[in-house]
Amino acid sequence: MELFRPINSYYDFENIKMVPEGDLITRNLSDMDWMYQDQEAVQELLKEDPQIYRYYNVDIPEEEGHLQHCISIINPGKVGNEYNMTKGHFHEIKGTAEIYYTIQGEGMLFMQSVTDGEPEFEALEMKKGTLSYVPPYWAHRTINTGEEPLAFIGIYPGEAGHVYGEIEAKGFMKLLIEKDGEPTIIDNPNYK
Ligand SMILES: O=P(O)(O)OC[C@H]1O[C@H](O)[C@H](O)[C@@H](O)[C@@H]1O
Repeated sequence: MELFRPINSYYDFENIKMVPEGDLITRNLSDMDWMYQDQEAVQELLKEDPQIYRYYNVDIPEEEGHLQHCISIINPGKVGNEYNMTKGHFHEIKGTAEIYYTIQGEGMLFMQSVTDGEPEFEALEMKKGTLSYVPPYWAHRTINTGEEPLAFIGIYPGEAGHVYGEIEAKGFMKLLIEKDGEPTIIDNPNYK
């Protein structure tokens, strides 16, 4: 058996990054432009194609027994009146959970159940110090509602895997928009 060696990673609060970077994945607006409702705003912003979020994955085997972990950073901003958000996904092995620990900024964690029954929805606030539990069978998306980057640590089972297709096609049943200066949850008019 090949022994995996213990490792440390650090969050650099000043430069808003993980050190060492590990496997860094960046998502610009063009990677998820169809997920926002206001397509006029999307077209305007695409001229600059801003980075919406990035995540630094510690390089861990995707195997049972290991704990995958990463630091995600969602830049502040909006597309139309919708806040910057992650694409969202559920785990390939749906019965696996995830923990988020917010280290900087503020936002919301959207979750939608992925059982055989009718999907259910839940939302939790995220702010520095919040420890959030995403139980098994919940798709998850994170959203930055603040003025600074929203940074959080995610920890989940090595074998969990990511599935995007369904959420890429249908979105979540709710949207988070700015209304009268406040983050407001509304029904997604395009959710089928
Ligand atoms: O995978 P996305 O929906 O694009 O979200 C980006 C990342 O966010 C979180 O930090 C999760 O822990 C990661 O597993 C995920 O990949």
